[in-house]
Amino acid sequence: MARVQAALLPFLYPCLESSPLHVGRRARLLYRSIATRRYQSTESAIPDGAPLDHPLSSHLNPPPTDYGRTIFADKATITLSAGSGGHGCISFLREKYIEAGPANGGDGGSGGSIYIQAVRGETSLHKLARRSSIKAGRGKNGQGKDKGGQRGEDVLVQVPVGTVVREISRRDPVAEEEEIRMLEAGSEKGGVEATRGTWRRDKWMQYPSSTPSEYAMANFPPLPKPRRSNLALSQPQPPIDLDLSEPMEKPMLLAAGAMGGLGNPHFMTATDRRPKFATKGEDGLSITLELELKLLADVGFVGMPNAGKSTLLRALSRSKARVGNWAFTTLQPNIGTMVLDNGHGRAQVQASRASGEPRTQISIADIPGLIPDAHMDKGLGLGFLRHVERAHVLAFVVDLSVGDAINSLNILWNELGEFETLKGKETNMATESRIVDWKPINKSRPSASARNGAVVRNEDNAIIEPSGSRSLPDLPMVPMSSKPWFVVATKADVEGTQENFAKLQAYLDALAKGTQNHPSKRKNVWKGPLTAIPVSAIRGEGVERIPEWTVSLLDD
Ligand SMILES: Nc1nc2c(ncn2[C@@H]2O[C@H](COP(=O)(O)OP(=O)(O)OP(=O)(O)O)[C@@H](O)[C@H]2O)c(=O)[nH]1
Ligand SMILES: [Mg+2]
Repeated sequence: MARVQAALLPFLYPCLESSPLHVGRRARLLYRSIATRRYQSTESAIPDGAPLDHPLSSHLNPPPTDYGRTIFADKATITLSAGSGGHGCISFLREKYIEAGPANGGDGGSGGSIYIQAVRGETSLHKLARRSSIKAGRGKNGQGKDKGGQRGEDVLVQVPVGTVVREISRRDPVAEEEEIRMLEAGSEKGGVEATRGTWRRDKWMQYPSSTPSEYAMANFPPLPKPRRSNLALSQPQPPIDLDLSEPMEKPMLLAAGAMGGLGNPHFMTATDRRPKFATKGEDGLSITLELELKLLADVGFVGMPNAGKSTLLRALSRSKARVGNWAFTTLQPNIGTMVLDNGHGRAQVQASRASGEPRTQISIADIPGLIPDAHMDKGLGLGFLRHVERAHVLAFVVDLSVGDAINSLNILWNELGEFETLKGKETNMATESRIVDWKPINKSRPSASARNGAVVRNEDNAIIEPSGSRSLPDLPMVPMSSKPWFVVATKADVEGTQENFAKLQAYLDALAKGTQNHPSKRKNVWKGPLTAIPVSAIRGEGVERIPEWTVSLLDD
């Protein structure tokens, strides 16, 4: 019977043969070869009439135990701490015939900085999710003979493209110190002067052999102002809110390392050539960030549980997504990649991305199924929709073998509508809470113009060009209803699905003509050509139309 079904497929669904699809010439050429090679090779390998569980068809009809488990996390909360500065050194020149040499302690090295970079290739935040904090290296202490301490090691945090970074809290010891000083300056006259002569364990280094009485007697100079490294000017303006939707060529600075302490030569005076103190390094800035990954796939599958999404993903790519004949087989998003090659492993450069880059592959996101009332947290809820929220094209995967396909499509659109509504509410709430809560504590931060890329002259007259502080443009968020979409009608090999498919196609035609209300019940819906592509994913039949159609929609 399977043989009969397989043979009947083009006849059952004539649109497979005489294509009413308005696929661009480019797209048609592009996929012709791969479609024939990749899918028909599987097909021809399976003898006609073979049962679906034939060993050769196991890639598309695998047992539930045959799947590649990918570790996936789409959220992480992490505290990033820039390195603290090394301490200044207290040392004195020792040379033959020089009895009591002058101070020659080196400054402490500055701490390591923390950078972030969005890269292609990373697909999950699990590496960050299992760490609660990341610290950059501490600067080394200064040494004798005026040797400065080594810089601390920088840390580069690589995240997948599509990560949204939001700041939860930050602790900036330099800003805190500056604030204390300003308060003191406000409350007491000469507040800064009041710090003269005071010993602060957290700020001053004492000569190791100093006795407690020497501590008490020592005439400490005013504590030097807390210092920030020049790099700090390139830090993004707090609160950090980044949308890393493009791969970044260069890493972006998040937290600059703290400055090292001053060696004892800084405190030499005309009367005291041998000061027995140096300062400690500053503590590093630490920022707690919430990272959220919104997969940036080209196509997002939306469908009910058990519709055949994962099987379809397997048919289109080399994905080893789990397939099982029960609802919620997929519990985490799967990403598959369709390689657009010419059949000989060479890239067929016929499609291009918006950036002009040639498109050599199409990424697909397969997410857990949606059930009616998923927005009321039924099933696995709507949370996973954020992974298809940014897909350029939505593919509604509808099972022809169970119930009315039009009804299934309407349920899916309804849930998408609810997701949009919830998201709108969330955005409003987040904006409100930001407006009320955020109070910059660091009044002596560089001005906004300085941070926005202007050339800045700091106290030491060094010219700093903050190259890393590029402001990232917000990703234009297209509402789901305005995205190009199409329907993949799966399980077309099952008997009696023909009528269901015909009704679905008629419904889509009516939608395209405007004689039917759009299932999203929204205005500004996408007005492109609508189609349903009948496929039998389990047999790899009809699936070659999907990349063709997708490329034409992506090129739109
Ligand atoms: N006859 C037939 N069965 C199919 C086809 N595609 C998938 N199936 C079967 O349908 C069942 C569900 O397939 P899955 O790919 O796991 O479905 P899913 O949509 O990913 O399900 P969830 O992950 O639970 O949402 C499996 O038993 C598949 O073998 C098809 O084209 N024809
Ligand atoms: Mg699945």
